[in-house]
Amino acid sequence: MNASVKTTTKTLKWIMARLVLHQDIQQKLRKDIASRRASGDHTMTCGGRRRRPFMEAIVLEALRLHPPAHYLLAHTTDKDATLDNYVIPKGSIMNFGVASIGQDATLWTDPDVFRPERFVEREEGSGVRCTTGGSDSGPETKKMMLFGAGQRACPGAWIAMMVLHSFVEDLVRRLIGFRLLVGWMHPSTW
Ligand code: HEM
Repeated sequence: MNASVKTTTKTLKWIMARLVLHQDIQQKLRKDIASRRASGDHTMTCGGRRRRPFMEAIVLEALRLHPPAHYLLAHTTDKDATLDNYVIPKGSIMNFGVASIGQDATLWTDPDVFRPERFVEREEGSGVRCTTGGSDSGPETKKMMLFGAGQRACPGAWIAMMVLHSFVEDLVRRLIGFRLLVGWMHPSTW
């Protein structure tokens, strides 16, 4: 299967598994979806992601804990570089351990806990977006680089995020009683 489809479906599965395990968050999301739709907001556009901060937070938190790519593609340096006290000579092959960055206890409180609110409370997750390179890759986004950063960042990030919003919203709205799905969804059965 195409890698981009695989990473997106893998993430979808993790999000749904997390919603099964965290029924309180699932209920909160369900209410959020219902109130938005009651106010006539049915659109699923990329810009509309800003109107769904809780959904965005759930997707980001699932991606933080379960990144489909643990490393970025290998990069190389075209000149000598210094990072903290380390000198990285020109021509070095660089790998970025994005999975470890997302779970670094010096950056995130209780990194093992699934708590989407960290992305909506404007605290530690504030400023984290899915980058698509260019001007959208400020230093704060480096706290979580699941789609890479800078010019070679994933160009499909916005599509992936939109697809995830859309699928999760549809599944949560249509499937009642997620507990029944635990047997299928629970990570221990994968
Ligand atoms: C949750 C879903 C996805 C994740 C986590 C993800 C993550 C990544 C990562 C980490 C990279 C490497 C960036 C780097 O090394 O700096 C990448 C590259 C890439 N991704 Fe994605 N991706 C996802 C979905 C998609 C989708 C849906 C598409 C296409 C529609 C896509 C297309 C690409 C392409 C073409 C590249 C290579 C870019 C380049 O080398 O310049 N990805 N992705």
